[in-house]
Amino acid sequence: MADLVIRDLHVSVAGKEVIKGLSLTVKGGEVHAIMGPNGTGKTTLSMAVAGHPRYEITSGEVWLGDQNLLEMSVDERARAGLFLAFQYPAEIPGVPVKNYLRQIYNAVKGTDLEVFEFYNIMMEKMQMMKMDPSFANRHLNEGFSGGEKKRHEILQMALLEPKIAILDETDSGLDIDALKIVSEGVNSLRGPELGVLVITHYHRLLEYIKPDIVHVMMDGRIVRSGGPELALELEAKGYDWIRSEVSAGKEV
Ligand SMILES: Nc1ncnc2c1ncn2[C@@H]1O[C@H](COP(=O)(O)OP(=O)(O)OP(=O)(O)O)[C@@H](O)[C@H]1O
Repeated sequence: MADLVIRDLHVSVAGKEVIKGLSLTVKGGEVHAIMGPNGTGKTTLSMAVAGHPRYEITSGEVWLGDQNLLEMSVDERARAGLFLAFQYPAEIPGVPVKNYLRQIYNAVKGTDLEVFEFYNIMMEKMQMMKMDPSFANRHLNEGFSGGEKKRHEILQMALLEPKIAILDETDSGLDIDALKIVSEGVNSLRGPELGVLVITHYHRLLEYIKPDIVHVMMDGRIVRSGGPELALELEAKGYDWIRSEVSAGKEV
């Protein structure tokens, strides 16, 4: 178990400050949700924590347990137990899913499993995600439907067994059945060893993946935190009331 601790983080993208002093702690075993208007910096936060070079961290700290993530490469962060499920997973034509999964598994776990050794591990997780075995032979994200892409992201999470998983809009593009399958996949991985940070626009996902804490992000900061009822309130009332309270100096 390892907590993700973000302290007073500032991040710039293309010369513009997007994250403006964000602090957040996700403890092992907890599920946190971040909701917030478009363009408020949610993806920037997840990319910066994962170590994408386009996102420049100008100040602040990010720790995974006792490991200082900001001093680590992207690969080292993954080996330390950080996992990011992308909002828009990239297509890599020519790379079969089974090869890709075996490579990332070996890289993150520090193993050197051969094809036949990895096959059963992969198939067990694919069954959990209700994926057809032929999926393993397809090329990475090439021609995948939105739902298949997201299912594949959670399949990676199941294989890599991270300590902290950040799921960036994993619900976008999913039909109701796929949403349930993806959520069941995440729920089956929940436990004291895993902390999850779910980024979403909709309360619907949080009916399936029940969060312990919901945060509202606005203009690059967390401006409000509460229980699952906060997500319902946002769904019913939108963001303007929080915006008004924040500009009146009421941050909770
Ligand atoms: N590569 C980039 N170049 C320029 N601006 C960028 C880049 N990436 C992000 N931004 C800007 O940073 C801000 C935050 O974007 P980000 O994608 O983090 O928001 P978000 O909260 O995830 O939005 P959404 O809810 O629409 O997914 C936006 O104004 C966006 O235009």
